[in-house]
Amino acid sequence: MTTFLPDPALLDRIANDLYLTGFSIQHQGLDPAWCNDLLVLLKQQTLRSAGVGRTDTRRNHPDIRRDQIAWIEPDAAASRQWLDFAAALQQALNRRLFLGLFSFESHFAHYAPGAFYKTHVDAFRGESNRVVSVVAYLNPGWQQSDGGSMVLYQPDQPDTALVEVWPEQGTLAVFLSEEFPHEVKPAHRDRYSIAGWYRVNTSDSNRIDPPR
Ligand SMILES: O=C(O)CCC(=O)C(=O)O
Ligand SMILES: [Fe+2]
Repeated sequence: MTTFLPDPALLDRIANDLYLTGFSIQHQGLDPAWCNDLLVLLKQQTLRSAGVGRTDTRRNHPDIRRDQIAWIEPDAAASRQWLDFAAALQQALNRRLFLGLFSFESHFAHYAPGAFYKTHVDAFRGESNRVVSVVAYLNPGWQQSDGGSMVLYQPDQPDTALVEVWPEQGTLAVFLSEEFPHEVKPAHRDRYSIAGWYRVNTSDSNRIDPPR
């Protein structure tokens, strides 16, 4: 497999957008050959219904989300490269924005036709330590008529759409986890992606957080 080094200009654009607006959408952000490797790897995974809520109160909520997920481990070349890319972005964001991002976790996701994820935020203000969300899309030849867009809503105004992102292969969406409500609309075809989160370290003497 060819190695694709993260483009410093791409990392710069993302950091700059986050600074200015709190989100960044990069079309053709990821190399197509690498996306195809990630797609092959995704399809080899044993996927499980995703849960909702913090670890201790996590439940399946098919009314809220219908995606199937598998957590990403550095056990294949394509996934190691994804984690390397995430580490490079983490370093760029910390250098440029002093965010103090401390750890990264991510999962593959498959939304079968009709599957959705209702409007939510990835972190609850003051409670969670997810700070920045990253979504990478793996689907070649996605048409807007296929549906399946992710809609980002204005902070504190979950009725006002800011931007609609189609899950075309190579597109990367990065946004502040606590600020932006977002949803995944149902698609007419299988929709493959990676969702990841950077956390800050909020450990105190009573608990170790993040847990992994
Ligand atoms: O797949 C997407 O577009 C977003 C997924 C998402 O919001 C999540 O997993 O929290
Ligand atoms: Fe989300």
